[in-house]
Amino acid sequence: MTVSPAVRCTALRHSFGETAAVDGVDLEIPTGQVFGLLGPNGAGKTTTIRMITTLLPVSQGSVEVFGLDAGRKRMAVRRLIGYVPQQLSADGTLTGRENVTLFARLFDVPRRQRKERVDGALDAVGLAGDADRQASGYSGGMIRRLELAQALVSAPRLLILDEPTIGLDPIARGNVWERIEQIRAETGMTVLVTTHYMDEAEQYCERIALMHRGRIRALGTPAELEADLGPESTLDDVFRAVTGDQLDGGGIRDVRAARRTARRLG
Ligand SMILES: Nc1ncnc2c1ncn2[C@@H]1O[C@H](COP(=O)(O)OP(=O)(O)OP(=O)(O)O)[C@@H](O)[C@H]1O
Repeated sequence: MTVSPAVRCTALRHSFGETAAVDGVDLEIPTGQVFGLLGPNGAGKTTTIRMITTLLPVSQGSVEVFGLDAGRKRMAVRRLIGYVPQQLSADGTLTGRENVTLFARLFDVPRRQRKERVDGALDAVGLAGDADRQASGYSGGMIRRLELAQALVSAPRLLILDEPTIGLDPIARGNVWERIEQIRAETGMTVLVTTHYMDEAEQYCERIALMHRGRIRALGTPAELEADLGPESTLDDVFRAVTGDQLDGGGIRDVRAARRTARRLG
């Protein structure tokens, strides 16, 4: 019997009016991998992810999650997925524990298991000691880890993170990734992550896909992609070659993300 991959996209397309946001994506993510989806702003990463999470209907092509058709079995697929969107989803007026408990209830974690699962998720992201503080007093990195705990409380088999480290300082970024790696090692969870940071992709993703204008332009391990371009090439060089030098370093988005955090929690 063949084992289904965590994600399989076949000839996937989605247009917004005239804009072909996703323009024929074929992608397979084996179970248990940390997979990075990279690309400049507007490449189609979020639209792809929203179809995988079933938040956007699959109109053309297909998406399978652990062998389940995301177009037809939306609820079953949702039960397998934990999703941390770009937009912040933690409520600053609640404590960390209350935020995670809310998600446990939303995801129908059985009442008898709730406390244990909430404690486990908070512990996994290193927030057990701060769990009873109001989230408005958390740093940006702690908020991101809280959102990770919210996504983990339903014990998903596939964790999808849309730019989990944007707007964070290097130490907080490292902390988030350490937690992701640890959780993956302990649970065997598959992790699909988008990021603008090449250094993070290189260090933490086993395989990456570079997306540009709705299509996947390069796919492989960071080392394979670098070797394909030539000796001494970096992932930055690969990105530039693929996108025609559209690397923006995330500067403007960093500011936007930081402002969003401030607005929501302040
Ligand atoms: N709801 C929408 N309505 C209209 N156009 C949209 C919508 N969402 C995305 N688009 C367009 O689709 C294209 C792909 O956007 P998408 O958000 O998927 O890219 P992305 O790679 O996630 O970019 P970013 O890194 O900025 O999040 C862009 O041209 C964008 O303007």
